Amino acid sequence: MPEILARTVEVTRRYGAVTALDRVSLDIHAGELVGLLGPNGAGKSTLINLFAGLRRPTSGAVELFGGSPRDPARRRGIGVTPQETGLPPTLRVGECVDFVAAHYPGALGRQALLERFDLADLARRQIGGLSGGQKRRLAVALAFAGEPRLVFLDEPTTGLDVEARHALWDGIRRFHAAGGTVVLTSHYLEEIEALAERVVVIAEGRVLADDTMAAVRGLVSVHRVTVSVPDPSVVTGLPGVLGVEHQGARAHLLTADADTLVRELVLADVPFSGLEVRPTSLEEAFLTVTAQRQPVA
Ligand SMILES: Nc1ncnc2c1ncn2[C@@H]1O[C@H](COP(=O)(O)OP(=O)(O)OP(=O)(O)O)[C@@H](O)[C@H]1O
Repeated sequence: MPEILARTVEVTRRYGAVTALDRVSLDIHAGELVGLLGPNGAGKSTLINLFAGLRRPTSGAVELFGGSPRDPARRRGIGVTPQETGLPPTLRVGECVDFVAAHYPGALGRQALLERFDLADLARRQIGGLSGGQKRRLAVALAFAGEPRLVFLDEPTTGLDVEARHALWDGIRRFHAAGGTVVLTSHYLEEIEALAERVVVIAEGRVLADDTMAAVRGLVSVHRVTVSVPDPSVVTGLPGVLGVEHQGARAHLLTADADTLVRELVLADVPFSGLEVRPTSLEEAFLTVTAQRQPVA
């Protein structure tokens, strides 16, 4: 097994009455590209802040490179882009890169970093004059300035257009291909699917799944069975239906077992037409599964 670069052991983090993380145990191995996936408020940012030494756990242990994440020497081995960053508006892009790089002994040169993230044309521009997307690309690039072994990116491409997002993905992939380790959170399922090999699904502070992308897909393999029915009420109450959406005469039924549901439709003599069965996107499957876990009011 490759070296463990970061780990949490039975970590709980509370903010007053809110339990943001509940007994989370996770190992991040060298060379992994891990996607943290979960709805708003799941605890993803809290987990990153614990790994980065910005917060302490209420109970349990957090390790970075085998020691405390609060140790500055260990923290020099990581790069972090938080969800929101405030960059000094009067600095030029190149100056900002130099400023961050100066904190690390083996930093990547300004030019190399800017080229890796397709920012070289902006080197002389003042940060205050950059677009939101350009600032975000710079904030993500800065996590890589110190040639870290391990990078934490909290929603790296939120607010970016498709082209900028793909440019960032390329930069992240190149770092990973050269042996770098990445932990990223994203609300874009597409992003997790495009980048991550391992997916950790978090909801309400707990790890629901921790596996390969293919296995997590299997775990949440929800299908959408769509039929046209004269009366929407005829499809309610069928066994194995996780959720129903109505769109005019079309009823979309979410189920983990499409074959059985179709048999049930026939057995119940439901007068349906236009049957369609298709796999859901990971996003739909994931939302269905996490919704099932929420306590019933
Ligand atoms: N500083 C804080 N004070 C009080 N509560 C907090 C604080 N930080 C986080 N929380 C709460 O802890 C829970 C987890 O928050 P966290 O930001 O870790 O979730 P997240 O998965 O990153 O969410 P999002 O996807 O919306 O960024 C939420 O209920 C949040 O309101």
